[in-house]
Amino acid sequence: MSPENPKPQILFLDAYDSFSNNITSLLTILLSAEVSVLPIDFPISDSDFASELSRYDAVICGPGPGNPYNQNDVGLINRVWEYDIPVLGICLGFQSLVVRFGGKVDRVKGGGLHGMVRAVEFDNEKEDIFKGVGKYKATLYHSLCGELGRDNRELKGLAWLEGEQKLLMGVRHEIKPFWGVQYHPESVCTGVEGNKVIENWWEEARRWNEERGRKVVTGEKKLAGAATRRSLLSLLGGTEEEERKDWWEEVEIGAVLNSVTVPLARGAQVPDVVEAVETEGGERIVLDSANAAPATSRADVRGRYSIVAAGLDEALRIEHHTGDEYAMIRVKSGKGLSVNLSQQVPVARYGGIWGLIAKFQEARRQDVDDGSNTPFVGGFMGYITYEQGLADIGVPLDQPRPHHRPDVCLAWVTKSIVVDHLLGVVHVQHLRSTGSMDDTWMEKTARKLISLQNTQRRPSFNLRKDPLSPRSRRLSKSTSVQTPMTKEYEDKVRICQEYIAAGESYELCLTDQTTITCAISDKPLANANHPVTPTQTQQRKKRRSSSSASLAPPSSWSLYKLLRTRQPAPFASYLRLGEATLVSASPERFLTYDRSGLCSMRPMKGTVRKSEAVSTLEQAEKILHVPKEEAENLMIVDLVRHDLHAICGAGNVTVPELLKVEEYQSVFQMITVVEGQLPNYGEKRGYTGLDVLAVSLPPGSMTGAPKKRSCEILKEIEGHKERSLYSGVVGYMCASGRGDWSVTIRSLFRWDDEQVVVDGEEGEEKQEVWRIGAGGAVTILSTPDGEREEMFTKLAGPLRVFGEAR
Ligand SMILES: C=C(O[C@@H]1C=C(C(=O)O)C=C[C@H]1O)C(=O)O
Ligand SMILES: NC(=O)CC[C@H](N)C(=O)O
Repeated sequence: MSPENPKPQILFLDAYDSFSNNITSLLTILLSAEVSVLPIDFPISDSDFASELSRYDAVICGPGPGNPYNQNDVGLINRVWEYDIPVLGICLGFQSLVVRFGGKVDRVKGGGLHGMVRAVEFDNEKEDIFKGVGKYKATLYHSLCGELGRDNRELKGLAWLEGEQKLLMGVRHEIKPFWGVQYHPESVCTGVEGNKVIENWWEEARRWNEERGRKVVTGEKKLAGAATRRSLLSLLGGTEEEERKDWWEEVEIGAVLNSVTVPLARGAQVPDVVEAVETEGGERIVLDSANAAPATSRADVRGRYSIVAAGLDEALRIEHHTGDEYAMIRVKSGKGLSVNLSQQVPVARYGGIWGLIAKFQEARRQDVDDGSNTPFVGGFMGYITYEQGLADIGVPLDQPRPHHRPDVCLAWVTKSIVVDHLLGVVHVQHLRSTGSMDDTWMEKTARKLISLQNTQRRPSFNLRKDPLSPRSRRLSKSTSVQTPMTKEYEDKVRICQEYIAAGESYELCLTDQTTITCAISDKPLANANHPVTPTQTQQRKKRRSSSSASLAPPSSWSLYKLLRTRQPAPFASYLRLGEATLVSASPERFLTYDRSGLCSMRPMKGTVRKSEAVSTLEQAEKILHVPKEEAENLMIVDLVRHDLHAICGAGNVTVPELLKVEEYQSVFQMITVVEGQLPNYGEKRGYTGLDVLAVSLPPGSMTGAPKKRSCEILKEIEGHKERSLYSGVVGYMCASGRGDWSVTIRSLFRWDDEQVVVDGEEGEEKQEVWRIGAGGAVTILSTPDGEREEMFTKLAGPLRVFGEAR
């Protein structure tokens, strides 16, 4: 510390862990420190590293995947021990310290203690970092552990794990200013007494510097960066008033909200509303709180609103294929005429695809009163794939990719219908730009919705009238289903556990895909971006097929209607957008943000199938409140806190609900709510919910922790198959700043360009390909058959519905 720099200056060496931002937040708050971050693979010479270190009072070396003997895993951490500067190593950092000064690091018995919360034992009378600290439990995230060896004269053990396995939990160097802890002080489940250890360490570090007259060099630019990201908008060059050059930059600028509210017809469900106003066969986005009706489910989460996009054929669309240097901006039609405008826009101009989207949205921002009863007045609706998320965290995709589909597809929706299930009303809304000629849509739509009231209500899904009648079941002979192989899946679980035992990952969300090929259900879209040509055509052996032209298979919309009644879910959705069709019964919210900048994430981890033996919440709680399941959830909670901290910054993330069990139609799930407040929300060029979305994909509950290394490992184990829409997100970002995104799970999807050719009775026949992804988190305590069963449980819902439909 120096007079010019009253705040402690701390350097954090980041080993690409998914908990790093939680540590920097803890240090910033607890020590009122200024924390700067340098990744462990930052290329830097010894002399530059020495100069960089001179700018700090102390260093913290972070946790991370891998092991301390592998130089690539520890990088700069292994080099810091050569300098005279106070250091605290955490987990991997601790292990590096042990190895550097004569100790050994080996695997712990049983393969790892990830997410376990255990009591730490120490002598709190002796002078050192544990002095005066009361008893506490700490979260562990390690598979490896340090041992000092009998004649180690350099390091001294300070703390151990209570119980049989007396694993080393804390050390210090006898002479040098180096300390280390094996546990994770920043975890939400580490007791607050643990904070005293950090404060004591800082006191020791400060004293060491003072005694030696070591002063921080000030006034020179640090190579390390800030702990939080800058906002997407602040990274954009140019001014707001900058001349708009391209046609698309003018689209829907200065629009004004018009809306009319009508009562929701009694007994009408979201599909009835959709069918009353839109004709089938076109593009469609329906974000459906499918369990809103009290009778459908006892799940705790019940969405209040459902949002339907209208007039999609005229909506501007931003599409981006991950790996391309450009985004496609398209408008298919306008004022009732086909225009087919499209333009390739280089994303580098905006710092990437998220910058482009942020800028587009900011120019169309609507100020809506926070007390407003509509979550969405217009704005982006669409999907983002898992692969876009991979690219965002620096996991390269295999090239060449087997297709050229959009990984980000967002439509700027200006006509929308919002169902408020709580108040029993429907808002018909039009965000009308000045040039718009269409002033009758709202009235016409409202009239249709009112007349819905007068029509005889029938259940939203009627097996007799819908094309899913028993007659059409004959089609099932031409449908083929390929589920994952039982043994192969179990082997993959074992491989995951081998990676975990080696310290490479703490938890891996293993998944696989089921493919279904069947007769083509949806008519091709008029004005499709790409003609429907089978790109993945395969010839199959001639086999009997009973398909008949007169028996049309059920459309994806019919399939959706059946799924939403069989598996009512708070985040259900139906999308037919461009080449993608998605039929989803997702129970999992990824991220929502409101008009005051409050962001909330809801990771779900821990699943138990409903059965006769487990039919009540109390029974499920007994099964899920066990160390294995809680650890699974906790790891993702700490990961999600890290993702939120990256934008919300130190001290702005809380966990209002931890490890809560909820009931759904066929499963019980354990969830946690993590919240973050965007700092200085509403400031010009400040943060928006999009910043959080962009930094936290792919959803941590679908990857495991640490995210990056886990995704790399999963890519190998899952055989380099793209997960595509599955494990991605679907949702909206309102022009008013609000947004809500669900994790795409418990769903079926298909792409128009994926077709196979089979030999039917009447010659060659094209078939479409549906995919269902399913999986679960593998930890060291998982059993291969338990994981296999969990995957099949999750697969069963959508698959059964498909079976019923065909
Ligand atoms: C992987 C899936 O689900 C994810 C994994 C869960 C788990 O491991 O318990 C729970 C919810 C999802 O985050 C899936 O549904 O396919
Ligand atoms: N959290 C960590 O730093 C883990 C360190 C090491 N990879 C282990 O598993 O033991």
